[in-house]
Amino acid sequence: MKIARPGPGKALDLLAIGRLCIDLNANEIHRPMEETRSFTKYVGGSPANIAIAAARLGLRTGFIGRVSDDQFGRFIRDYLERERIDTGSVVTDRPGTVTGLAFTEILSPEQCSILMYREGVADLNLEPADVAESQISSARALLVSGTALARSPSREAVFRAVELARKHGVAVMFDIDFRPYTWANAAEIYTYCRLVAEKSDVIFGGREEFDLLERFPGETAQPAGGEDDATAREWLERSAELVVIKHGGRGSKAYARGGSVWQAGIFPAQVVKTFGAGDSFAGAFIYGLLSGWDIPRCLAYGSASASIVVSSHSCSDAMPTLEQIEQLLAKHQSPYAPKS
Ligand SMILES: Nc1ncnc2c1ncn2[C@@H]1O[C@H](COP(=O)(O)OP(=O)(O)OP(=O)(O)O)[C@@H](O)[C@H]1O
Ligand SMILES: O=C(O)C[C@@H](O)[C@H](O)C(=O)CO
Repeated sequence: MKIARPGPGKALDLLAIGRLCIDLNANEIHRPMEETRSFTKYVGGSPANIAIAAARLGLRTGFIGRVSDDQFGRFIRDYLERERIDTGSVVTDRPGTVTGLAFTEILSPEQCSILMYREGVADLNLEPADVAESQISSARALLVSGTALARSPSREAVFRAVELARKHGVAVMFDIDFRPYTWANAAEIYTYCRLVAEKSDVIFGGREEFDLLERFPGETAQPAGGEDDATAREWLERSAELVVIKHGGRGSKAYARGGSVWQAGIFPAQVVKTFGAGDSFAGAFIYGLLSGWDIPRCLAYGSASASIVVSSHSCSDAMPTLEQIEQLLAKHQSPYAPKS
């Protein structure tokens, strides 16, 4: 598989592009936001979380994005640097723009919601000129977040990054990462996410996210019929080598070009909140892929990583080390636990 190629001479394993934000997670859990008095601040934004997960597992990781010229922007940059993530392509935006905020409400382990403040955010000001060809070509894989396609100029910057990745044989990994905030309408989601999905080597999404890419708004008939096998066929017929469909607490499925299909369950957790599951899953899954592992092992590590993060208060801070994932695999007597 092209994605698992070692890439001699490459300085980075994974380069992520998209939003760098702040999560403000409610401290008083099991209470509505209206009654929440205090929050803990963490670095957030789905691609940031995935990059942090990957770096913590040992991938050489970099980021292309824009942060606000204020305390929040500096907090994010410092955090990435402490995680040894290359911030050479993290640009400080012009003064006056802000960092996106995600306030999380944890009503119960099953009922979580996110209130996003996304007006005037620095991350969507990413410009094509911020995307350096030399940096893209230095990576083995480019991770694209779908939300970065919501507005210009970030949209054009992502298309430029994807174009350069394809030119240099860098694997394009697309996380649909649908967030309703910031998109103008469903036709734009359909149009721009499809354009990237059809150029991607690996696509990650939930069932509802794939549905957004497969049915033009207003159309009743859906080519893929909202069904996983048909979704996989739709994208594997294009550039994708691998399609990963996440089903929350019901696990996940991976489809490879050539017809192989794998299904994975979850590792039961004492769930604090459900958000962050997808990012931790993707970070560990990508780690496995870039380590040349088989897909069932990537799924097991992704699921174990997600189980750890849903049992924690944060997303980024809780991204596990390899040792933590392997301890969990051993506890559950997973066949993928390392032999002692
Ligand atoms: N309650 C849970 N307990 C254990 N593992 C879980 C749970 N929920 C999700 N997972 C694991 O995380 C993976 C991804 O979850 P999910 O489908 O919710 O992703 P997502 O919608 O992208 O998440 P996010 O809320 O971060 O956007 C699942 O396939 C599963 O392996
Ligand atoms: O993706 C975001 O902008 C918010 C995340 O950081 C948040 O923690 C989450 O929802 C992870 O899935």
